[in-house]
Amino acid sequence: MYNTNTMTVRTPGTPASKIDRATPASTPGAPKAKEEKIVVTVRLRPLNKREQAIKDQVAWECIDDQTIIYKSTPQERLIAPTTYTFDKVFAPSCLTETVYESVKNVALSALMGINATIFAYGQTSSGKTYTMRGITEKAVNDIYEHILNTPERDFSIKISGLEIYNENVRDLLNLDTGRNLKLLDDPEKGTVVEKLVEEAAENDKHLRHLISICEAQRQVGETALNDTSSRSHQIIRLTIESSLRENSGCVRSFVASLNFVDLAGSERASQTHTDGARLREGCHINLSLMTLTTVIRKLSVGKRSGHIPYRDSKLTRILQHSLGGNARTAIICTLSPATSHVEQSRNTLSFATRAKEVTNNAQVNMIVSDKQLVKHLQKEVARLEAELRTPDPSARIGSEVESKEKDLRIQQMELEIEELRRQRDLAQSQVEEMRKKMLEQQASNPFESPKQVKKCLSFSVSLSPNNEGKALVRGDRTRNTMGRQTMRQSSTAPFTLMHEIRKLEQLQEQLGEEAKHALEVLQKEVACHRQGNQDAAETIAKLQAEIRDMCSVRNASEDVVVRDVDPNRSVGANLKEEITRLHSQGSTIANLEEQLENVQKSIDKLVLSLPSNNDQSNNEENLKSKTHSRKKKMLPLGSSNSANIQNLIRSPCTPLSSSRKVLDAESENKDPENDIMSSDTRQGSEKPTPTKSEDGEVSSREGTPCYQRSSSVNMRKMQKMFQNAAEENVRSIRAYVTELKERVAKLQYQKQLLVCQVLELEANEAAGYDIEDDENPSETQEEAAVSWHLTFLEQRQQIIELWDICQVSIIHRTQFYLLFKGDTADQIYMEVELRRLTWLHQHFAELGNASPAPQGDKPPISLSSSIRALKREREFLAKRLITRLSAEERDALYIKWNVPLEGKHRKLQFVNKLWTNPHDTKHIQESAEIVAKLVGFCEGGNVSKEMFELNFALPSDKRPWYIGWEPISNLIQL
Ligand SMILES: Nc1ncnc2c1ncn2[C@@H]1O[C@H](COP(=O)(O)OP(=O)(O)OP(=O)(O)O)[C@@H](O)[C@H]1O
Repeated sequence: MYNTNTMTVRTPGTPASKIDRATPASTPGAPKAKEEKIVVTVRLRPLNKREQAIKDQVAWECIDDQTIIYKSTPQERLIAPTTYTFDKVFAPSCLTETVYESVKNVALSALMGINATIFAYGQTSSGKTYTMRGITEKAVNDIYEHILNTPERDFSIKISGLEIYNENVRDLLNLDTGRNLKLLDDPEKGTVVEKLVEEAAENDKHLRHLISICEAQRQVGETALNDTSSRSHQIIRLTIESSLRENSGCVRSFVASLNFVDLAGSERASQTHTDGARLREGCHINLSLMTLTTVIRKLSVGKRSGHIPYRDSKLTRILQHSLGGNARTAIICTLSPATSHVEQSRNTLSFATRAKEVTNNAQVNMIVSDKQLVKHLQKEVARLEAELRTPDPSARIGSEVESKEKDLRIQQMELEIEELRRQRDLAQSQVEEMRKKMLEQQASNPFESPKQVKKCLSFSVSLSPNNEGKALVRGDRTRNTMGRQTMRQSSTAPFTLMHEIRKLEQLQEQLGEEAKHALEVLQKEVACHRQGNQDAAETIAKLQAEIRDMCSVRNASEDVVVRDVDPNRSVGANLKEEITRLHSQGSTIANLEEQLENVQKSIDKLVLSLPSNNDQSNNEENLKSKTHSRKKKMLPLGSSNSANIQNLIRSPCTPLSSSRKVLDAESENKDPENDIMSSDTRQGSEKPTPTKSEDGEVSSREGTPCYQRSSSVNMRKMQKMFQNAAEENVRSIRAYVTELKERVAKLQYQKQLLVCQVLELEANEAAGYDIEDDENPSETQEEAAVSWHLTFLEQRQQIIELWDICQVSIIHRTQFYLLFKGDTADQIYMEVELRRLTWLHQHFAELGNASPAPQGDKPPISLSSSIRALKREREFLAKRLITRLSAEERDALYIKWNVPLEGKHRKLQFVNKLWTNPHDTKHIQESAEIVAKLVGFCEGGNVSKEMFELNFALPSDKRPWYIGWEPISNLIQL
């Protein structure tokens, strides 16, 4: 059976990336590169109808299976060679199947991790496409047959297809955007075709279908010699990866690419009677082929040949590995037998003769997981040490050089082991630190033990303290088992859950109260603006209607009876009831959310329609920033926000309260004579409310301090101040409503999370898992702290790996990574992130190759959309390198990250290296620090943990690099 784990993905890039990201091929146990000549065969086709029609003669004959001769006249024999020998030659009667047998070994070596390329070269209409189609078909058959006969390995096959047409690289699997793809130079991967789509093949049928798409998309035109002449060079690339199945205890993988290359005709333009478009094509075709010929010629001369001009054409750049590099290569040269094409056939044979001399250095591309590598190195060190301690007398005969090499290797290994030890010690000290912290916390808050928190929120594997070593390395095997693992085991206690549900309900209740209060204040505020313009009046009327609606929602929700948990009833009965009740209330929170949304829109409109709004733009900016900074100080999920309400909602229409700060700020540096309001403001808070009269004048009751001074003030200025203050009130309410909305959204989400846990609990109960038994009285709080820290480390590793698999935004990864460092309070966020990513991973796997349907006006989520978004994000970050880092800083980074200082696209090359190795802790830490610097994110700075969660859940968030994320409420689908 072939691999069923393969999810259908579309990823850009070339297969080299896979190798480069893993341990290089020079890993222990990997076979060395093997020198091997290119396999060159020649195929003679039968005379075609055209040739027969003009009574053309057969000029060539295959005299044995390696020799082809030209049936020449004695004179001709003097001027040109007439006999050519190759690895194989095929007479016109030979079937493609026979031709395939000669290149089969090359093709199938891709299954063993060796890159392979099969070319067809020859003049137009000589049978290149005819031959390559058959070869590809047969290779696909054999590949899948091999997979079937090799059950001990997991295989995955991906395909990409491109054509080089008029020196433009076009993606044959994505003609929409892949029309002129760029070639990038990657210092490690070589030439990379940017944005080339790669699709995973589900099975042989699917692979054939994808190949047929490539062929259908290829440029074809009519020439004098061929009605359906291929006008481009086509490369179909299969990337074959395989690894031994897990239970075999060895985690080595092979990865290799297999290229099927159907070149465009090698004829001269005059021969095909081309002009216009065909002539232009011919020029480009010949440019690429000329470079190919030069490259082959130079390579055939061997090492003396000096510079090899791979870069002179796109074809040779892309196929560089296959020409004298790390690949096995076979070339099938196709010939027309006709006398009229002798010259072209000779050219082809001369190319073939050169190609015979080219030597490649193919090697097995093996990936060994870091874990395995460490084990291997440790064994090797132990072996070498033992060898040194008890030297074998025969070994002494070995040269000194050999023993020096050994010493060097031992030193190297010791260094690596030292580094591993250091990392382990670091992790241990972190655990220790965490344990201490937890003990301190428990001392100060004995009611909230870490164990309680864990019981309440964690649904992943609970680790016993002596599992430490295991937990640290467990990340490796998590990809496939993660979903099952997290859902299977639960340590959630039912009563704690119900308690949590109650707490949420209280919070909901409280939010409702606050919303109601805010609306009352808003209602009064709105009343003060009645004398505004017509638009404002309409908005106000609408707003009031919405407020009434909201109040009725609130009243309805108040009708819900919240009963206490009955300790005498069974856990299952209680929980079932809880779920039913939560479901029945489901719409209440959603309604509240929706209503708040409407109110906010109306407030926005109201603010816009205020008469002085236009000339207030600067002021508005100030107010915005003030509102924002005030909002930041508030805790959106605090247990009670009554203090915030007081801060935000002042007495309606009272400049003395709400705009105090604004006015204070405005009055700074002002003439004290005109500074009445500031002096009033400072005097007390219980001032009478001034009102606006018909003519816009502001009046106040006689006898109040305000009135007594009014004669000496500039009334216009005062009126303006009142108006500003009123507007500020509305803005404050708007900010508050925004905050309420966020809190309601969070509440909604927390409720969903709890419901999930309750359901999970039920499932466990149904499966006969005794939840209460899970309570282990002997487990100390200290153990719980250590256990959480280990869980955290494991979860974080899982998250990092899933980020990588799901191609999640690296800005998101950075923020998350830097914010959540293992605090007990981080549990919910870790949990949420893991759930989202597990969902996303499953979603991508289920989606497979199908195009996701758009959901409303939201962009559909798919792996390819995430990849595209991530690409845009990397481009964005690359631009930021200029603005955020000095030239010296950039150069230092390029050097550190092995980006050539002189290379093109250095910035993008560098950014493309960030967050690419989920298994390297140092790499992750450094990537996060760099991205944080580029986006201006600092810990404890402009992103709080609470907002973090919401940022990714808001449906209105259209920032491109967040495509691929869905509101959590949609993900959980409750
Ligand atoms: N060995 C063969 N036996 C029978 N027919 C063949 C053979 N080789 C090629 N043909 C036929 O010759 C015609 C031209 O072949 P094909 O299109 O493969 O040529 P080509 O070299 O790819 O040409 P171009 O470079 O113009 O694309 C086709 O109709 C094909 O079916």
